[in-house]
Amino acid sequence: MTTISAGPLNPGGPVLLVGAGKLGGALLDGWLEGGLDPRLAYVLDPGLSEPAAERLSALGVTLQPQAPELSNAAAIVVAVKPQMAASVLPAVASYAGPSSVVISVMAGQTLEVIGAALPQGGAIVRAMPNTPASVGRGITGCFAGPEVSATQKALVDRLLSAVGDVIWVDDEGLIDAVTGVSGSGPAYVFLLVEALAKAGIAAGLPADIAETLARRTVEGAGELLARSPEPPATLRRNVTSPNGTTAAALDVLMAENGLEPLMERAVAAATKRAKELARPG
Ligand SMILES: NC(=O)C1=CN([C@@H]2O[C@H](COP(=O)(O)OP(=O)(O)OC[C@H]3O[C@@H](n4cnc5c(N)ncnc54)[C@H](OP(=O)(O)O)[C@@H]3O)[C@@H](O)[C@H]2O)C=CC1
Ligand SMILES: O=C(O)[C@@H]1CCC=N1
Repeated sequence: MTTISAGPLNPGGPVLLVGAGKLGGALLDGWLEGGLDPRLAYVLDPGLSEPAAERLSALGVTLQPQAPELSNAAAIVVAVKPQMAASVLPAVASYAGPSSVVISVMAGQTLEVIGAALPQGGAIVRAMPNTPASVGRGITGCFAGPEVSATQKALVDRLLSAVGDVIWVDDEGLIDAVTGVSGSGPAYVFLLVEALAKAGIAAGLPADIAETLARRTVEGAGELLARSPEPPATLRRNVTSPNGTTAAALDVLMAENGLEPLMERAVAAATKRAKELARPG
């Protein structure tokens, strides 16, 4: 496993994003924010909203390119729903040339399935980013297929490092667990904010105050975690006075049936679902 910090973005050729929805859009925003030359950015998404299309066109991004216009993309990022893979991948192939690398961010879709749907097979990376990529704070787990060259791997690394950190794993099966932890993980954190706010309301706070307190607490704790060299357990202990209020709450959250087994079940459910998505139908 290697961790590489974010750095300047130079893809060295055109980048085609197929599917500019929530995750694809987050990646594209992150790349443009991170200095990607918009003239190197291409978006294929027939469902793009008019405001989104206008914004991207104004920035200089090419929308709905035709294959002759773009026939040897340096990287093709496939960010459609996993269920769309079979119908989208054959079309994706027409934008690929001998040096193209296909980066699939689709949950569950295996290299075997993706490779079989690409007429020419070829260099494929499975990547699992998350939506904080849109603000340059993503974390992406990647697995490179056997046909990915060192140059292509470096390109994928540059592209994804532009929107956060990148971790390479050497076992494709681990990408499903990465999905369960960090791909889906931001949703767990946002749910925590919602739950904390609701608990504040139940404790008597007005809704707006409870929501602000919960949101700022998670933002602040995240920033502290980001800036501090201490492990999270130490940061937790720093809040916890002996026999104080935090200890009382943690007795509940750290009970035998508390957060830990709940989170384990949640991540296991996501990981299992990723494996199910690999199967057609
Ligand atoms: N959301 C997340 O946090 C994460 C998502 N992923 C993965 O990213 C992928 C996309 O997820 P998400 O962004 O949430 O989904 P979205 O539905 O938001 O995005 C998919 C986009 O693809 C478009 N699309 C549909 N058909 C085509 C086509 N034939 N050609 C090009 N584009 C098309 C959709 O348009 P329309 O809406 O009109 O159908 C939509 O804009 C999934 O495979 C998911 O597993 C991975 C990590 C995190
Ligand atoms: O919910 C999903 O299936 C996708 C994959 C990870 C985050 N969103």
